[in-house]
Parts: sequence; structure tokens; C-alpha cells
Amino acid sequence: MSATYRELRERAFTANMEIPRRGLAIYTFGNVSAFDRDRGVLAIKPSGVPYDRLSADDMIVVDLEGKVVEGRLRPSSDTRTHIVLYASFRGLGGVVHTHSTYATGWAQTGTPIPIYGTTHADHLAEDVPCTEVMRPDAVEGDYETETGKQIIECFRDRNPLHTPMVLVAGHGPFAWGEDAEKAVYNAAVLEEIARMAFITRTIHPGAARLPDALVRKHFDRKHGKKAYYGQK
Ligand SMILES: O=C(CO)[C@@H](O)[C@H](O)COP(=O)(O)O
Repeated sequence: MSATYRELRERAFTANMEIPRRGLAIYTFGNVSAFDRDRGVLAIKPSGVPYDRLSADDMIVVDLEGKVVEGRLRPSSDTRTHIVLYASFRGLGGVVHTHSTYATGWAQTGTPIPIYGTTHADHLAEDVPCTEVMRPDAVEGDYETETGKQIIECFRDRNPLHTPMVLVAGHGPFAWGEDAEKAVYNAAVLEEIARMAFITRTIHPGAARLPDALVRKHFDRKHGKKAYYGQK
């Protein structure tokens, strides 16, 4: 491991190891990257290596063209989706993709997660958005880049720093943050929100969304007053 990227690779490794620790994915499912915006590179988990065999030395450093800058293995199959998010959303230092059970369940039905309660409103002030299902011709093309573009399209009128998570229809969740650690935190929050919403809807299929006044109160208490809720 070169000294230049040692810190970035260690950051990516530590964040990836939080995925199994938090029960957000099994085996090789999912991936986390850490971004160094000054150098224009990210460090990401290699493809197909189970978490219990990963080391910091295995992390792959990739530039925003997708070219491997350093590393022995193949970067995660979702790398190009991570690249689209770093290139399009300002202020990101980490991106996470998981197959966490409840969030993936909502994604597989193509359903945004309704903002039912204050746990949700403490973290974001709108439903967790869900992308459109990908068109067949897009699936045949550069699938991972298209996945990123679907997310960007879904955030056309949203602020990704206010809503740091999304469901990709038929696939699973992505989350992000100012660094890789915060991105994993947001992925764990998303899974908990998804689980609570599933239980809420199961107990009462017609459960109402949290009233706007409570959404604002809880979101503002944690994040300060923001002029727009879920909007740019
Ligand atoms: O989304 C997927 C597959 O649908 C990925 O999360 C894989 O489950 C992990 O891929 P690698 O990171 O090992 O390439």
C-alpha cells in the first residue's frame, strides 16, 4: 500500500467493516467508498471478497474516470454508481450501497418509505425517495452508470445533503454522507426507518404520515432551520 493513499484506504476499510457489524449485508453484498475530493480519487471495496477476508490493503483506489490508480483486485461492481454520485452531488465524502433487508424490501416494491414518525423526521424531512424502474435498454448499456443517473434524476428537485439516502427500484438502498463513516450511519438509519415503517404499515395499512408541524419540529431541532424540506 503506498503512503499516498494509506489513510483513504484505511478509512474505506473501516467503513466497509461496519456493514456486516451493523447487519446491513451478508457475504460480499454491498460496498462502501471513501472519497478524496482534492485528489479526485475514491477507495472502494474489491468485488467479490467477503467482509471477513477483507483488509485495508485490499481496498482499490479509483479515479473519477473509473481507472484503477492503485490496488491488486477488481473494484466493486457498483463503483461507477459511486463515481456518478461523487461527480454530481457536492459535499459527499462517502457512499454506501447495501442490501439491508427492510430497505431492500421497500426498493423491491418500488415504494418510497412514508414519513410515519419522528425517528424518520429526525433524519430527513420527506419520504425516503425511490427511483423509477430502469428501462430495459438502459439495463443493457452501462448499467452501473445508469443506476447513478437514475438516482440523480430522482434528486432533480431534492437536496442530497438534506436527504442522504435513496431506494433504487428493484435493487436496494444507497446512502451517502460528508465522510464514509457518516454514509454508513445514514445507511443504518435508513434500514431502521424502513423496518419501523414496515411494522407501522403492517399494524395499520392506512397509517397517516406524521403531520408537517411535527416533521419540521424534529428535523429543525437536529439540523437547524432549513428553508426547504427535501427541495433544493
Ligand atoms: O448490488 C450488488 C449486486 O446486485 C452488489 O452489492 C454486490 O452484492 C456486491 O458486489 P461487489 O461489491 O462484491 O462487486
